[in-house]
Amino acid sequence: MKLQSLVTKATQFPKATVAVAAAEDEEVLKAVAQTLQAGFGRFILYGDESVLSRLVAEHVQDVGHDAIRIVHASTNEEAAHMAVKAVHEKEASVLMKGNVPTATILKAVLNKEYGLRTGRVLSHVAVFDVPNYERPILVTDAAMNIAPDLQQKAEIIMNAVQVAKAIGIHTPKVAPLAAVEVVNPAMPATIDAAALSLMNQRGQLKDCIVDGPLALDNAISVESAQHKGIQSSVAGHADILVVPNIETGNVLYKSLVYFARAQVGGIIAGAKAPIVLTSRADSAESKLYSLALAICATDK
Ligand SMILES: CCCC(=O)SCCNC(=O)CCNC(=O)[C@H](O)C(C)(C)COP(=O)(O)OP(=O)(O)OC[C@H]1O[C@@H](n2cnc3c(N)ncnc32)[C@H](O)[C@@H]1OP(=O)(O)O
Repeated sequence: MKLQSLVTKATQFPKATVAVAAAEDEEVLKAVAQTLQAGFGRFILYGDESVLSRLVAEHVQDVGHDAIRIVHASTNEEAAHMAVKAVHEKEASVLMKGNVPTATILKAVLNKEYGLRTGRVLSHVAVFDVPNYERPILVTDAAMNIAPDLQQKAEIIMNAVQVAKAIGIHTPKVAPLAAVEVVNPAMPATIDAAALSLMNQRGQLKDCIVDGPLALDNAISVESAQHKGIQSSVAGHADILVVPNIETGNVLYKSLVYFARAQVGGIIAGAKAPIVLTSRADSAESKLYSLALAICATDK
């Protein structure tokens, strides 16, 4: 499913209320305007009231009276906490990161009193439309878990499988990435990848096919996999790329956006409610796609 088609799909759900933490940002407000136009959301914007009023007047036209509410917050931290609390108290059903550092909003999300924890691992899932590549590619985790251990990687895979299923990929092929496609005890990512594959074979990771370690080229290119003689149902056909750590994921994410001009939508999965989480520098389109993904990903 292409990201643009998620926008159409999102309009088939009841309208969601989105709490945006630190919404004072042009790209965020453009995405708000596009979402209102598409007709699948209404917004509570947290941040500096006077700045927000001006930006809303500039970027959002013909708004219905219940479409946008502005709530003043003096700092990024306050905006993050208020937006998370609004979701916790069910005033909103989706949380969105605005112009605030990722760690600030995630710390609020993990707050024990009013955060959005579920007891599961929370993780970031990004869906990419890469020009000249025939299908969407999911990358996890480029934004939340810094150096996941084996159990965390297993839960990261389960979150990504849920998202894949929600966008129509029913038994996703999962490639735990490493630098090589053989197990090398000096490279811990290869050992985790092999263990995740065995966990899948033994039924510990369901509804997907996991096989690794794979390097990026042989995960996504049939020619590369054939050239190296790799016998694997995932090689060349991966739907989900599981990166070994946040640095690899973040570099892959930004390489796809900046070098390959890919479109992206990204959310945190595994929380009480979906959380739209893109890079602050990402375009309004990618924020719109992330909002649509958040709405569609709640369709279990
Ligand atoms: C992709 C585009 C966007 C970007 O470019 S994002 C840029 C890069 N990303 C970041 O900077 C964020 C990276 N992550 C972090 O900074 C931190 O891991 C994060 C999420 C802020 C949490 O840090 P801290 O607050 O220091 O948390 P901590 O490790 O001390 O743990 C505190 C409690 O929270 C829990 N926790 C942490 N991560 C979790 C997770 N993924 N899922 C579920 N629970 C989680 C942790 O178990 C701990 O719980 P408890 O207090 O022991 O009950």
